[in-house]
Order: sequence, then structure tokens, then C-alpha cells
Amino acid sequence: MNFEFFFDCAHFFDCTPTRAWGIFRHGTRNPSRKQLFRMRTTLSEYRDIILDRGKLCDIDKERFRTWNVDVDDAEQKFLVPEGEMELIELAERIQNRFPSLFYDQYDNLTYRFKYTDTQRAKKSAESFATGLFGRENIRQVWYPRAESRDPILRFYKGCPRWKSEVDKNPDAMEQVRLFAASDQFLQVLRDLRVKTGIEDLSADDIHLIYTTCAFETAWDGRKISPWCSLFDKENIKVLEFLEDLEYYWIDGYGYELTYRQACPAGRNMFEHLHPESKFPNITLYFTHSGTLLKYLAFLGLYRDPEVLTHTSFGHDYSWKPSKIDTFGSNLLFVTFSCPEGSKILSMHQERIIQIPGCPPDTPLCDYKIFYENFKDKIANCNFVKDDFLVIFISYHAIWGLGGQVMVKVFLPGIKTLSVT
Ligand SMILES: O=C(O)[C@@H](COP(=O)(O)O)OP(=O)(O)O
Repeated sequence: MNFEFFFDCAHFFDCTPTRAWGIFRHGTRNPSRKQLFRMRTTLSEYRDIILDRGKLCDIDKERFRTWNVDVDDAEQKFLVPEGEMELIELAERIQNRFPSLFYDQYDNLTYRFKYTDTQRAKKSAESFATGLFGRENIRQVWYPRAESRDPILRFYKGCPRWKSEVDKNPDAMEQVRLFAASDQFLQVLRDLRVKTGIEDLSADDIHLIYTTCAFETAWDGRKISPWCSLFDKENIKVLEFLEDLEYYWIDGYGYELTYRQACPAGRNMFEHLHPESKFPNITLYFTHSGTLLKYLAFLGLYRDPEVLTHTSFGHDYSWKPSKIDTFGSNLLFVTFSCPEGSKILSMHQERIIQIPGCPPDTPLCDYKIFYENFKDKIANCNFVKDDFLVIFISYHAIWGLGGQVMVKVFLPGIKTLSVT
């Protein structure tokens, strides 16, 4: 069903929006220090070779002639002006859609913002607040202390089991390695070696060129990055697929542990969306790519019937991080009070989405049905953290009402955090 028709309706017939819970990736940022270093060294050297013997038209060569890296190391991964605008405008659009819920006056009983302990997430939260309340009013906004290993906003940072079994597990990259050895990828390598005139250009170099093209396009869509001119459409499809594959196996459906560990965030969502929740009406979290992807998989979104492997190239599939995990990616859930009970509206990238298990023919899902879909995952969300077994026992389990007792059991010698 096409839900666009409902898109501008803050009120669905007799329903009124009462609560919201949103999780956002920060906006467009600078590359990491390591990437900046490689851009300054490797790419500057390649720029000179391309100018000398690259097979490009004059206009593309001209772009290379004036190219340099203009980002200070001290600002690695910082939010850029474009990223601020993304969050300001996103907030304005959300407010326009739900004006009665997203008031333009801040008060800490209505709003709760939280960001991770990074400049880009903090600045994104502040930009979002600017969009809601206006630049002159944002000093009143209160933010809780940011945590580097926030158990909700960046749950995987505190999960050594995921780190060893998935993130650092060489097997998790097997499909990526196989695709990097495929004819399709080797063709990209050949194409780029001819265009650049660099005979020993490596797969790593191609990745660096591809991400530089992506960053420079994100910073200013009106400017053409010279590095993009090295690719044709087919090359881009191949490189996009390689990234999709990597994110699938590291941050998505490849391993169940990856998305099961998102259950504390899921529980938090229900605690805040419940119609009788005592938390502020609007909760907004500003975090990272890794969180958004794992949370999408926790929700069962963009799941393909077939496992994504190196042979899936050219097939139709939904797990596309270049669309579902862009800078400024957003997931927003809104509780509606309706005559027949409470309902949930789910939105991803500002479009209404259907959560698996919810009826396909209506944008609003009964709160009870919505909760039922996740009840088991939330009830079986047990973590071992440091020396303590931390068990969340939910009371009022029905409807996931926001109440729980945290029990810590001392377990000497156990240092892993795991989802059981
Ligand atoms: O912090 C970063 O470098 C990446 C990966 O973060 P994790 O998945 O490691 O949190 O996320 P981004 O900030 O771009 O959203």
C-alpha cells in the first residue's frame, strides 16, 4: 500500500499523536584521521600521476588540478556544515508533520535528547534542537551526560562477544573477499588502472577513491568530486554491492548476535512509547551507523528471503546501506491515541514503513500487535557485563509498560558481555 497519502496528516482521522521515540544517525561528517592521512598522501600522489598520464577528458583533469585535502586532523569525523543543515531541516519537517506533538517550545518534561560521546552526535542533537526551537532558544535544552559505551545508543561497544565473533572475525568477511576476487570486481580494477594510468592500483586504493568520492559529494552535492569521474555507473554498482555485503555480514542479518544485542534499545523504545509511560513524551537519540543498521535488523526491516552472498550481485535485494543508513538516517515511532486504543506509526527515512507482523493495509499498527512482535526478544534480553550478570526483569510485561527491575548477580572472572 502506498502510504504517501497519509504523509501530511498529523492526525489520522480521530487519532492524536501523543508520544514519540526517534533514533538518528548524525549528519554528514569528515573522514577519519586514517582516511585523511591516506587522502593526503596516497591520493595526492595519484592526483599527480592522473594529471600526467590519466585517460580523462580535459574538464575532469581540470578538477584534479585544483584538488587537495582541506580538512584538519583535529576535525576528523567532525560534523560538517552540510550535516548541521541536514539535522536542522529534518527537525523542521518532523515538526511540520506533527505540530501538536513536537512543540516549538522546549521543556524538559516533554523532550529528552541524548547523544553519544562524540562531537558529531552532539552537534547533530544541537542542530536538531535548533530546527525545533530556533537558534535563540537552544541554550535551555538539557542533555544528559554522554557515555562512550552507551548501553542503548551504542550497545555493541560493550559487547566483546560480538566484537570477537563478528566484528573481528575473519570469517565474517568471507563473502566480501569472494566478491573482491570476482570478475565484476576485477573489471573495476582494470577500468581504473587504465583511467588513472596507475598499473599497481590496489583494491584498497579503489575503496579509498570510492569513499573520497562519496564524502566530497555529501559535503556539497553541487560540486563534482574529481574522484567520482573515475567511475562509470557499472563500477559504482559493483562498489556499492561490495559495501552492502560488508554491512550485511558485520552490522546486519549475517549473524543473529549482531541484531539480538539491540534488544536493550528495543526495550527502551517500548518504555517510552507506552501510552502510560512516565518518561518525557519525546525521546530523541543521536548516534551512529552501527546502531541504526543493527536496530533495523532487530526490527526485521529490509530482510531479504535469501542470504546475501558474493553471488547475489545483480539480484534484487533490500539491504542497501547506501539508502537505509545514510548520514542523517532516521527512525521515528509515534504513539497515537485512537478511539479504539493506542496505535503506532513507524517511519524510516521520513517515510511510513510497515513493521513485519503489523497489518499491511494500514499505516497505524495496534500497540498490542506492535509489542507482541518483539515481546520475546525483549523478555530474553539478558546480558553478562563485566563481573555481573545483569538481568532486566520487566514488570507489567503486557504491552511493555515502562517498568523494570535490574538484578545484578556477581560472577567473578567473567568479562564477556553476551546476549543469551
Ligand atoms: O564512528 C564511526 O566511525 C562509524 C562507525 O561507527 P561504529 O559502528 O563503530 O559505532 O559510524 P558513524 O559515526 O559514521 O555513523
